[in-house]
Amino acid sequence: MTQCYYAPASTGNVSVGFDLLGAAFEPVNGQRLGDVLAIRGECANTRLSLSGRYQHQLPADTDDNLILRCYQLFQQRLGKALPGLDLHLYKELPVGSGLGSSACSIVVACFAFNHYFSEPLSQVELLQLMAEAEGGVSGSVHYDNVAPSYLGGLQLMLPGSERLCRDLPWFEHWRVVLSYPGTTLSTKAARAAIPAQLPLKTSIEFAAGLSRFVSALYCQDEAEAIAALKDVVAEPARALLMPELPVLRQALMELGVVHVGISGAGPTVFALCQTEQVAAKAASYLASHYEKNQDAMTHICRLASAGARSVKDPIPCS
Ligand SMILES: Nc1ncnc2c1ncn2[C@@H]1O[C@H](COP(=O)(O)OP(=O)(O)O)[C@@H](O)[C@H]1O
Ligand SMILES: N[C@@H](CCOP(=O)(O)O)C(=O)O
Repeated sequence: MTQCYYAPASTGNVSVGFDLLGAAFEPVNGQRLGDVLAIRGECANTRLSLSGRYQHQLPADTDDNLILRCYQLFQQRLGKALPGLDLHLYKELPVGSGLGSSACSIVVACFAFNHYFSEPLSQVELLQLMAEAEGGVSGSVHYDNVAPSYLGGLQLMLPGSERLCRDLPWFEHWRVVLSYPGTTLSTKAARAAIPAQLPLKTSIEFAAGLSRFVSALYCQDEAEAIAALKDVVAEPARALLMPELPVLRQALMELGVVHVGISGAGPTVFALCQTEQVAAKAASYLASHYEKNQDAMTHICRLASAGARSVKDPIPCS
């Protein structure tokens, strides 16, 4: 019997937490925004078929698909060969978009294999495997997409801790408009733009911004949390890759948006709104001023409290 699994889109960094903060999001209209993997049964040799809105952005050769890479890694981690699987990926997240597309496929695959084979890996072991697979794509291990896509919510990474990450509070009424223009930006290339070293002043500003944001979330001090949202690491370094951002920001703030940032490595932008009304205006503005082609999409989202999971319906809405 076919078993289907889903993992949601994610926004890495959330402006103040380069590589350390990430959030899973879902459209408020009930659509899915993420990949679905179906395990259709067992067969002699593992095979993968593809469909979905962004299937055309994937490597032509399915041997290069991360889903199959994850199955190899999963078997290596268990130290034994597993049966061949008949797999189908519904690719609903655009690649190189800043929405954690590679992480989403990695998460849904690792979660599915672990569930299908009766959970041989613990949550922490599975998260480590996901981060290792993501590091193979982006050039360095970072958890800020895989952790929220796997676990849901807003996740703070805890390097050096056995926990790996922790769920943070959020503001229930916050809406985030995610707008993808339809063009791609390679995460690896965008990471190469970040300086290897930061001046002490910037390091202190970064630590201060992240601490201020996290403490404001715990205190539920909304004004303080919004005031803390300033990207001093990725956005200055990636300004040339996102030349439209200043103009978009000015127009969106005039509409009542309280913060505009880069989702992951871009080019998706995220606009933080305190009301549905402002979110609707921001979405309409971005759809007409930032979308560039038929691959583009704009969604009004809320935090997705659930991460990767089994689903009954294999056909995602997008
Ligand atoms: N299932 C998959 N989902 C997304 N990317 C994949 C998948 N399989 C292989 N890839 C490759 O992984 C790379 C992902 O690029 P990247 O810039 O990291 O995307 P993103 O930032 O959206 O995660 C691309 O070269 C893409 O072709
Ligand atoms: N912290 C990473 C996040 C990359 O996210 P993606 O969705 O663009 O892959 C970074 O900023 O490089």
